[in-house]
Amino acid sequence: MTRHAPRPHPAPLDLTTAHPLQPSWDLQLGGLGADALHLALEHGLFDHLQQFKPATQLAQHLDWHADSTGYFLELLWSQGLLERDTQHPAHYRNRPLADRHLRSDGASYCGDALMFRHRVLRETGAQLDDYLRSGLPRRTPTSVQLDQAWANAARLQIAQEQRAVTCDSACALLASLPEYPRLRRLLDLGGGPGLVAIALARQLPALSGTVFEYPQTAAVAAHNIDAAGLSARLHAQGGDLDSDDIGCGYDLIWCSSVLHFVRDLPATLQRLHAALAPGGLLVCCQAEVPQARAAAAQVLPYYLHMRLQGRHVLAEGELAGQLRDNGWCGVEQIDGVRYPVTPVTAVIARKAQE
Ligand SMILES: C[S@@+](CC[C@H](N)C(=O)[O-])C[C@H]1O[C@@H](n2cnc3c(N)ncnc32)[C@H](O)[C@@H]1O
Repeated sequence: MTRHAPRPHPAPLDLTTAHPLQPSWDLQLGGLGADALHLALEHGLFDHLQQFKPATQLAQHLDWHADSTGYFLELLWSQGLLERDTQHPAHYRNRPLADRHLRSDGASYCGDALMFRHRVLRETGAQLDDYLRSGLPRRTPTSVQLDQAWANAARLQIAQEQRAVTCDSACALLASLPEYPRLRRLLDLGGGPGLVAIALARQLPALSGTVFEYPQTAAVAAHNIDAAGLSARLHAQGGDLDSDDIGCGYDLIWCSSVLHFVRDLPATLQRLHAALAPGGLLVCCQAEVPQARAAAAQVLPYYLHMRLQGRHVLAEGELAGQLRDNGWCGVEQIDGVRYPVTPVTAVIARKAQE
């Protein structure tokens, strides 16, 4: 008869502490949540949930399977998009954020922008293997192709994001600067649909200025300026920022998520300096790659696509450093500014008074 030695007790385990693999599982679960949101938007689900409804009623509207609809609604509730009424069977309706941003006639609908971002992120994931094997894409689009794509974006997703997010952040940021009440001439460089220039002109009655964009995109901005009744103070100028004249004598150059795309960053910064009036202000809002891991995790997935395409995405503090080294004064930096998809860094720099 063999005798077994008594087994040692297992090391004590805190059963409620997450397993080290939990961050990997969370990444995978996030992907399914994104698919669910995309599908809900594609089918206009939030348009049907202004009032509490049971899954059976929604399933009838959308011609879906009733039980599956129940599980789907419960998932969206768990993700913070829907409210649940605990009667049996459960009834669901939009939470205020869904009513405002996800219902197609909501005040700040962002559904197309969210679906666009979803597609780009998924495509980037699908192409990652190719990028790793072959590096940068071999074909670069012509400026006409770029203009066409940006004009489409300006009509839809950029307009939705400017209305829902960017205009408020831009106005609040600029209003916090001492120069704000004295601003008279604005250049909204690469302003897309021009809604930031329009919002600023509404806040500052003495402000006039230019939205500079690729020609077809400038036409979208011109249409919006006209519709806002601001054609006497704002105009849209078509051109290529890399090669065409951007004007001069500006008190403020607002430059949001544009420097990623310029051919020669130092040369562009010099041209911006020359375009400002003495004492004029450059305000650049764009993502930089943070040093801290948690902040980087918010920025890097979104900008991976751009970096893989060879665009500039600067390191934290890099733009402010370049401006300080090249004759700009009063350079300030504000990190974590609220912006579409990921927070950005605002860099504020001044041209010296003569
Ligand atoms: C990411 S969008 C940003 C739009 C807007 N500033 C905002 O933050 O909502 C970049 C914009 O820069 C414009 N852009 C990029 N390169 C340009 C160039 N070389 N000339 C003119 N516009 C350009 C694009 O047309 C596009 O509208």
